[in-house]
Amino acid sequence: MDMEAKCGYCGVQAKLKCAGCQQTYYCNPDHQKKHWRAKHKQECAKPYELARNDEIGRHCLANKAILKDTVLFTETPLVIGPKWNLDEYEQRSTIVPCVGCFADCNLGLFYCELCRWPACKPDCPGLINRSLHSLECGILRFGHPPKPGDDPETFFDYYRYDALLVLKCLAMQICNPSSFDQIINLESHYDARKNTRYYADTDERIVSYLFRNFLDPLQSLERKEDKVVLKVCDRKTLHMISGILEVNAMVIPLSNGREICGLYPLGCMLEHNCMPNSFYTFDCSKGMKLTFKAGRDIQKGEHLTTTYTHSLWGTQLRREHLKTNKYFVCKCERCTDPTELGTFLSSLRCMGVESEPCGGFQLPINPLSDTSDWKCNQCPVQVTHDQVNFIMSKIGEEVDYVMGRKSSIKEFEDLIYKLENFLHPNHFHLQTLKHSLIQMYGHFPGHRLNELSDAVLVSKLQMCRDMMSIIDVLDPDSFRLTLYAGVVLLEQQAALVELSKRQKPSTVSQQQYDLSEALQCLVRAKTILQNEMGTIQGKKLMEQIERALENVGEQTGNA
Ligand SMILES: C[S@@+](CC[C@H](N)C(=O)[O-])C[C@H]1O[C@@H](n2cnc3c(N)ncnc32)[C@H](O)[C@@H]1O
Repeated sequence: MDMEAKCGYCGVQAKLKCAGCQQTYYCNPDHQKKHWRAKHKQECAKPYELARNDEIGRHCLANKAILKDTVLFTETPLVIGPKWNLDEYEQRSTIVPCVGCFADCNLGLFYCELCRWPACKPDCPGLINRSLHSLECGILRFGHPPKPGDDPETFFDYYRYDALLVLKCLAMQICNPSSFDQIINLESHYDARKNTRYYADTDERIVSYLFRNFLDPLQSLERKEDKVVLKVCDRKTLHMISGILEVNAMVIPLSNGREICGLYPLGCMLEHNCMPNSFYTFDCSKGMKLTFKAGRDIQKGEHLTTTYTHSLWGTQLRREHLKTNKYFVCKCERCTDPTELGTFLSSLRCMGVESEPCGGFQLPINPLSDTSDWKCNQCPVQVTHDQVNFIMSKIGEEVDYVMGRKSSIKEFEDLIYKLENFLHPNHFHLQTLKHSLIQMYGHFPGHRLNELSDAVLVSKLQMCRDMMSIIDVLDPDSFRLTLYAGVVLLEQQAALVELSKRQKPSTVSQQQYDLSEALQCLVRAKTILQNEMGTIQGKKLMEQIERALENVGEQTGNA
């Protein structure tokens, strides 16, 4: 997990950065010159440039045509640390990330001997790594950690992992002032955040906490000894850093299943689009190196785009998330289209006049307005946005409840049956439930594949095919919804294999369930999962796909 740069020419530790690409380091100017002549002249010719406009701020512009799968850039993070946005459950977990290496460890077992923050073992190498725990350890030593036997609440209150990354960013000014300057110059939306609930939460949970426990004692020592350790250390700066993390931090999935966050100076310059043209992966074995690639062919002059939100949320939910957490309104092609590119992912069934459904669907009149009323695509009925919001929040609660419990297949079937009266069959809430249901059919006790009725198997297959049709519209180049699609394709194949087994020999001549479709599903899943091989979920899914391929191969005689 060494994040220190190596000379692009000779491989030793290096600090001098190429001013062109900002990616390659050198140990001395002579090696930079030699590398330029030998190789870097070609590499350094970036296919994009940094631009700025009033609407988006800084962004990346393609300065030549870029082919699908081209590596746009790779970069190491300025800083990494535990997730800054923990939910209430995560804030009170006794399994916490080691401050040295982020491995899971138990609160109260081993500690960093200097600051007494939890570690996986007392001699974890990350504890003395300058880019990892050493960054903040000296400041954390000012705290007074709880002792064994203290009320468990005092542990949760003292070890606030969501404040750690903010502190790490602040501490960068001690060991790496130029990286600190880069961080502090990222967009924080400080003014827009100021009157939000997030600002109030941050003020209590992070800013006051850090001052109370660590920064006030540090500053009083600074005054006593007439010495300055942290030149910049005030509440506004901590709020700015919190805003910078909210707007720019990227979530890095580790191979142990845990998620951490990192700031990537170039990676965070890509603007948002709900139908982006680029995607990224992390290499956790190489200092959390980020690689951005073109997800499709990109024309000269196009902006390089990524997505800051969930692709399978409906337009209102995506736009709400972007407005609340990223402080802008999205006006992309998908957001502008009331049908969401013909998927009807957010559409409601029209209840018609006097509860006589007309068979049409309600769509927002102006999807770019938060207060737009909705109208039917078949009859004159309109509903207000308040009515839509009310229905959607009730449905959202029911879906969250059932998804949280994942208790029984019947519960899912009943809710889907009920919601199909109100929502378009493609509605994202139904897709969420169906994505879980296809994984329950065939896997839950009493519902193994060979135990499912023909009708249930046919319904599983249909759900998978429908889901793939939606995915093909929302991710036509298969680079974003890859894990999601991989699961659907695996389940589609499982249903096909079981149905084809049950097919009577007399019907073979007019085969309905053809193993070649099962094989196509697996081959496609294997291809689209290539970019997920850095994640534990991707690897596990690939193993299942390989096993299924062997099985289908044996049955078709292609083993
Ligand atoms: C991760 S930063 C991107 C870099 C930023 N533009 C800058 O100048 O530092 C995200 C911010 O960029 C802006 N942004 C990104 N995508 C946008 C879009 N599609 N429309 C408008 N603003 C966008 C918003 O201000 C958002 O909060």
